[in-house]
Amino acid sequence: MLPRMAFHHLSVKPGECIKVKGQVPPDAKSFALNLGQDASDLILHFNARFDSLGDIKTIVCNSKASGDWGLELRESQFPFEEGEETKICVHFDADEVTVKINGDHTIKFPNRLGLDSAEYFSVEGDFTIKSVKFD
Ligand SMILES: C=CCO[C@@H]1O[C@H](CO)[C@@H](O[C@@H]2O[C@H](CO)[C@H](O)[C@H](OCc3cn(-c4n[nH]c(N)n4)nn3)[C@H]2O)[C@H](O)[C@H]1NC(C)=O
Repeated sequence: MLPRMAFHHLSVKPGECIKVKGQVPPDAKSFALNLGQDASDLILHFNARFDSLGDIKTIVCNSKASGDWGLELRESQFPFEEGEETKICVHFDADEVTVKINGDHTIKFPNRLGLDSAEYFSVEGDFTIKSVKFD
């Protein structure tokens, strides 16, 4: 599936924030954020599943190395609501990737690839992007 939006040739450094603001459609089934070197080498695939692949209101995180998925981690919290606006801030360091949602939910995921710079960021699926800021 083509991403809604994909940035290539970025140079996002540890500590810098990617701030995505958008709207979850009322009939959302699933959306995903991807951060890494390119689409096949991701330090974070963040997949919010409202009702997808047998998961209901579950965040599935994973990494991808040379096109191969790593071990999934499923989060207990699900701070998204269909039809609601949401702000997601992604930043990383050598050890982990941090996703902050609406300023009050934090999800961490290990930086398995040990990337110290990210060139690729994409948004897929049921998410209406209002703005993306790199700062
Ligand atoms: C139980 C049977 C085998 O396990 C299943 O195996 C599936 C295939 O690998 C797993 O789904 C993949 O999980 C990956 C993360 O580990 C990715 O989420 C992969 O989808 C990539 C993707 C998502 N999207 C996307 N998100 N939203 C939309 N519209 N598109 N586009 N590409 C999903 O197809 C799925 O998460 C996994 N389920 C479990 C419970 O382990």
